[in-house]
Amino acid sequence: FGTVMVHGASRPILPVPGLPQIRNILAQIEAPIISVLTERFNLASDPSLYANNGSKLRHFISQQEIISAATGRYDYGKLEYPFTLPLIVPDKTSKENAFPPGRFHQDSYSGNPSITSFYLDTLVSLFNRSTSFYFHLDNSTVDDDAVLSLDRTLLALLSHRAHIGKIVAETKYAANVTGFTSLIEAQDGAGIRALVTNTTQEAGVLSQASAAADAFAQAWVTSGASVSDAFANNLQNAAAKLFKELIDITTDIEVQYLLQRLH
Ligand SMILES: O=C(O)C(=O)C[C@]1(C(=O)O)C=C[C@@H](O)C=C1
Repeated sequence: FGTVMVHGASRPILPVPGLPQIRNILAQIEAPIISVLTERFNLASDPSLYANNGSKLRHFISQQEIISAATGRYDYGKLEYPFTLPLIVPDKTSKENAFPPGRFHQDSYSGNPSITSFYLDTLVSLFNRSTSFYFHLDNSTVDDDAVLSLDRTLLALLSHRAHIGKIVAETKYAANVTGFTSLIEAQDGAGIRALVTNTTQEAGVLSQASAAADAFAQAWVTSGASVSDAFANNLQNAAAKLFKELIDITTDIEVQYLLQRLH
């Protein structure tokens, strides 16, 4: 494994897993995402939280991210990237610091702006409960802190999932160095996108997300949660939109990673 110095700090040499293993990792994060989505779905929220391009949500996230950064959450190789803090410095290939195929190479791209836009523009409008599972003696149904905490948790999970695209990209590059190198040298993003796309795999991801949404909805209903008749369908619809977008953003992250792979 070993380490190398980058900008005065030492960075570990991190090999990436093979594609079947990474796909297992991606599969394992689906249930947690649908689980938080289900929980968030069943909270009442005040639309003004998301006004002004989500400024309240961003402020809420930025406070936690300072604490998270201090405990190493966004360190090199964690595949977790902050929404509100500066990004990690990208790697540079050199003679002394070679990045052979199969070794993780940090790039400068973050999918978080796309994830935030999708969240604010699409997902939030699908969350429209008027009641909440929190009970307040003053009869208030809204709990901004509880809502924003779930938003933040969900966004961090979505971001982590999408940024695993960086190691998907590395493992695909290692498996086809010649094919990718010419596309990278030509900075052919469309060609790279075509080469990383696997529609059979996408269909499997979407069907697993659908099964998870169904299972969580049924679990809430049979365990006695107070939910509307439309809940299961609405959750299903949101999960389908979410995972379609997530695959798109993951693919963007793969493409951007590869465009910078030889930097
Ligand atoms: O599993 C892959 O091959 C990936 O590139 C990941 C992923 C996904 O986001 O799940 C993204 C693009 C591919 O078209 C298929 C699936």
